[in-house]
Amino acid sequence: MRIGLGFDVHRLVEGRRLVLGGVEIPSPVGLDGHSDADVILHAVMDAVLGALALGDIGHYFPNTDPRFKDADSIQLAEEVALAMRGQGYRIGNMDIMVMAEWPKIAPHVSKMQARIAGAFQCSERDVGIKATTMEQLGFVGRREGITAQAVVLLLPSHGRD
Ligand SMILES: Nc1ccn([C@@H]2O[C@H](COP(=O)(O)O)[C@@H](O)[C@H]2O)c(=O)n1
Ligand SMILES: C[C@@]1(CO)OP(=O)(O)OP(=O)(O)OC[C@H]1O
Repeated sequence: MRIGLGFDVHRLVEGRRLVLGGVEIPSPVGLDGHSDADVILHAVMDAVLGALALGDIGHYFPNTDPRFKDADSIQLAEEVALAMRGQGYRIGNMDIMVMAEWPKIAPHVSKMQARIAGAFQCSERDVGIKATTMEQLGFVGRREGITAQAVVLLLPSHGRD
């Protein structure tokens, strides 16, 4: 088995869609980035790539490449999942922590689990998603951005461990 860690942060700005965990949340502000800036999926992808020592998402999907302008991170995650399977691994489970003063993540968790599980071809029960505010402290507390962390355990596709 192998373990990986991922982290991402994006700035909240006006005039962008808010996409988190593959779910679009109606909002007057969204996350800024070259892609759709989905911090949750970016953290998960980095965790999976990290577990396999394959580098990071910037290596696979450079933010200078026009192909990834406003990219749907679910599609990028499907590519990472393909690389993971190519290395002979599958998701054991993952645990995600979102730091956001707003919006409330809890009402969207089941839909996010379904989207992430679909991209990585695993069970929704193997996708843990939790959220906390930052108690109005720092840039997250001032609603200037959202961050996410992910830990992923990978298991060999064949065999017990
Ligand atoms: N963006 C968020 C933040 C928090 N939650 C849920 O609220 C609970 C309490 O949050 P505190 O920051 O006050 O500890 C937290 O445990 C989450 O269940 C959320 O859904 N979305
Ligand atoms: C996926 C990419 C593609 O440009 O998305 P960005 O929105 O630039 O997000 P970031 O987390 O800063 O870097 C990852 C990039 O590879």
